Amino acid sequence: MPDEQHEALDTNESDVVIAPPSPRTTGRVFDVDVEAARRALADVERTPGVAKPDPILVADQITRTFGGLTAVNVEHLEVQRGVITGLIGPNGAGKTTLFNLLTGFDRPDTGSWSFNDRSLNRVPAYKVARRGMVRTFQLTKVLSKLTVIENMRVGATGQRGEGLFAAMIAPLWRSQETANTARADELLQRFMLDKKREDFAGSLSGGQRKLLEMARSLMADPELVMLDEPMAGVNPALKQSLLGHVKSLRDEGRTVLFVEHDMDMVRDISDWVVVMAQGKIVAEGPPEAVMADPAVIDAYLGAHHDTELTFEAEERILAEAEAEIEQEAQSND
Ligand SMILES: Nc1ncnc2c1ncn2[C@@H]1O[C@H](COP(=O)(O)OP(=O)(O)OP(=O)(O)O)[C@@H](O)[C@H]1O
Repeated sequence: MPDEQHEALDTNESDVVIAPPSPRTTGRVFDVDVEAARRALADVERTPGVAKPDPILVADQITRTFGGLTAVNVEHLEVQRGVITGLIGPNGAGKTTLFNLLTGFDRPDTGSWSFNDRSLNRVPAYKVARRGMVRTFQLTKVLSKLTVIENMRVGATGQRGEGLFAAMIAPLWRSQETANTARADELLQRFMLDKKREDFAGSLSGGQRKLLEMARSLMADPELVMLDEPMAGVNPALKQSLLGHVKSLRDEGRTVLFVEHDMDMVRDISDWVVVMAQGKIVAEGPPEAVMADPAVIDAYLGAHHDTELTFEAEERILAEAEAEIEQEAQSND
């Protein structure tokens, strides 16, 4: 999505994390044979909209127009359970809009879609998340004036403490709160943010905010995690760590769908890649095959937003990376 204005239309920050927590943060969470799920993709035809052996998400005839512009026009899309799927395409291809539609942050003009065989039509974002489908945002939605731990707890609605009856029974409410905090602390440790627990989120670097947003999305214990440009604005020092975290989501049996322009990341971690251009799915397949596909190369020609860095920009990024490494080193002392 090109600017803040569009992002502002998308959501309310408090909508981002909403499901009740579970004590699990590591180990296999969902009963998926990850290797079998990946192997099964080898027999899948490489055509746009192709059926998958075990789809967790299925979408049909999804369209969304803004004035005269058709931002999304997806005939059919299936996302395989238990694997990492990359969604790529040039700027303005409709990737973020499709994310918004599928997760209930925007409404399509036409179409239907289901998650775990249950329809999500007209289901609001917070309920989509409760069902186990959670997304992060291209421009991170961490709340700068709250501390890291407060960000983790934020928006935990639908919990026992909310009801009037439960509110009168404080111990019940407190046990929920204690479970939330315990889970948040485990996640902060896993994402190496535990030393930042009491810091304001506004003081974190871009990469640390991405980590916080990913950690926070796991408070909902989602089965499908949708990441919108997880590498955007992340300096090289944190990229490897982020990649490792995304892979660990798959190792737990979670399904991952991510939008990304960083082709190294796409090649490195995707089991399957879907390509969008001008609102449509134009190609699908394993990463190497897709990236060698002339239709994909055409879709990107002249439209890809990775431009050559100027000398000044490169110097600035390097300085930021060094400062961040320094900061990490000091906090580890
Ligand atoms: N709320 C909106 N109002 C008007 N036009 C919009 C809105 N949201 C998206 N668009 C337009 O829809 C098209 C698709 O945008 P979208 O952000 O989904 O693309 P994208 O593939 O995510 O791009 P990028 O890679 O740059 O993030 C673009 O032309 C964009 O300007």
